[in-house]
Amino acid sequence: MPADWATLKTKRALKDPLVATPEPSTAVAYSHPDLSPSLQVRTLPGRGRGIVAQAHLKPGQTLVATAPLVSTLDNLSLPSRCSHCYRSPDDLDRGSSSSKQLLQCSLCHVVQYCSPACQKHDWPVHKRECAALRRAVKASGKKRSVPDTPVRALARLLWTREVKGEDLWKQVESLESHRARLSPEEQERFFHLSLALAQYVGQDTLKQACPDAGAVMDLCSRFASNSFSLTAPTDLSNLGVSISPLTALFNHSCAPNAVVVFPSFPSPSSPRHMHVVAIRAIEPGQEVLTSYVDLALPREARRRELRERYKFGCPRAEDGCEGLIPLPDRDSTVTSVTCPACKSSAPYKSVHDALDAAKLAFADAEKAQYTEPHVASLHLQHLLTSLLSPLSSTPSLAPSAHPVLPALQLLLTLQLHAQAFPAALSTALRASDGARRIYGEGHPVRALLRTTTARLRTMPPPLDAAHPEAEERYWGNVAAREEARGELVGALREVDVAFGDRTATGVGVKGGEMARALRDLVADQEQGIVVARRMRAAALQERRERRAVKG
Ligand SMILES: C[S@@+](CC[C@H](N)C(=O)[O-])C[C@H]1O[C@@H](n2cnc3c(N)ncnc32)[C@H](O)[C@@H]1O
Repeated sequence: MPADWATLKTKRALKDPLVATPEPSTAVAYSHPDLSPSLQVRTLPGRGRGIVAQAHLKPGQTLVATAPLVSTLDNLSLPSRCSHCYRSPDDLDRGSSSSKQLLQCSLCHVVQYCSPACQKHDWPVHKRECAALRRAVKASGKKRSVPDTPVRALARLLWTREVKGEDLWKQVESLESHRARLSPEEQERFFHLSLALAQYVGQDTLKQACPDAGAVMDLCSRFASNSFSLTAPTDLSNLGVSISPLTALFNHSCAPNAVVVFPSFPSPSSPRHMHVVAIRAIEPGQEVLTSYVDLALPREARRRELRERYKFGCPRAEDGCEGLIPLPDRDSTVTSVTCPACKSSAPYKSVHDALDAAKLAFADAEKAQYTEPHVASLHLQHLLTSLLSPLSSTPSLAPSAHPVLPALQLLLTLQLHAQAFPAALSTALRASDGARRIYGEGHPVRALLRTTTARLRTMPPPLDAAHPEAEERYWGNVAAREEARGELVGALREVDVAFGDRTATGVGVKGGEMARALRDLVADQEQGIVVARRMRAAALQERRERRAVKG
């Protein structure tokens, strides 16, 4: 059965893809306290403004550290995280001896805080949000009636304008709007969004920022093509949405040389938790590019998202979009596809059919993950068996193929939640293999999977009362301890690149929260090595003494 099919990425993905600015560009007068002199805002032919390097930038260098204008937890995270620093009770417990709890706002009963300091800092905006949430509950008659995430995010932006003033709004209005190019579906979607927004914040607040319907459409369009996913620094899980006009100046590439990350949780004293980090060397004059889309998606899906949401065509579509094995479009007359890596061919239809079936199975698993995680795991295991097994009737896919990689990632999350660590290790190894083929070294997704694999590898075997010696053997094994330490140090190297050399305050730990946890684990392993050596020396001594007694 042929291997490495279809939408897989090849090693070509790792070749340097950087586009030197193709045509002359012009510097734009732009000032922002968080824009360093090593970066310049320029207008670039065919892409509006963008950011160009003015100095040699190194992988792992933090290029921007800024506080988003607004961040909002999504509806799923709202009940379980602090609305100011986004920590969960588990994040608060880490490194503390007592168990911490979130405190609910006693007025709206929707928003939670981890401390009076976080609550106090959020109050100027939450005061308005709190009243709106209470109005929403009253109007709907339901105890919990929380508007959708985009409505709440835009509302917070409008209230932040009221609190911080017109200068902030100028930054928002400088963002690119694609109002004139919206599809009828988008127009309808944004129309409903603006109605919900007006109802939530009140006509007066909306009108002060957006005097007419066109301005409201602009706001919705700017939000759609300039907002970012807010992610957890500990595991990159999606927490909500952030808006930063500065970070929105970076243009897109499917082979990015920089990434947008949140290496640490913000705090009232260090709010600059959104960072742009170089993951490759960037030379003066080269554009700094981040990726707007999930790089693990097939080319077709990425092109669609760029076209529909960001309103531009992928200039690399013709050559297979850097590193993808080109799968012909569905209306193509091609009858078979050939893998450029292994040169084997398969009927084109069977490849597409296999992918379609897998996508449906993956969507089912995604739906079931919160309500029936066990069922979701079973769906995923079945899907992976059918797509990865060389004995199955469908073409075998590489672990980097879509939806194999996201299926592996979701299965890994479920197995970690269920504390099924040995199974999680085998899934993590396969997912790491897939991620390595897609993401360049130092990409956060790859760094996270490597970290997870290293952490799982260092876990002791499950306690087994019938074989207590297994645990002792584990702790006394110097070579295994040293190997585990090596794994952790390797992961730490990638994490240090992915999350940058600066913390939110501009000083301190490289690589953010994830690196801090890894450094603790490395220190544990080092202690473990000392103990293991002592155990080995003691065992040798005991053996010698026994031999001497016998002799
Ligand atoms: C987040 S903004 C980036 C900054 C934007 N160029 C500006 O002038 O404000 C996203 C928009 O920039 C443009 N853009 C970003 N990357 C591009 C690319 N690779 N090619 C063409 N246009 C791009 C698209 O119009 C997209 O909707």
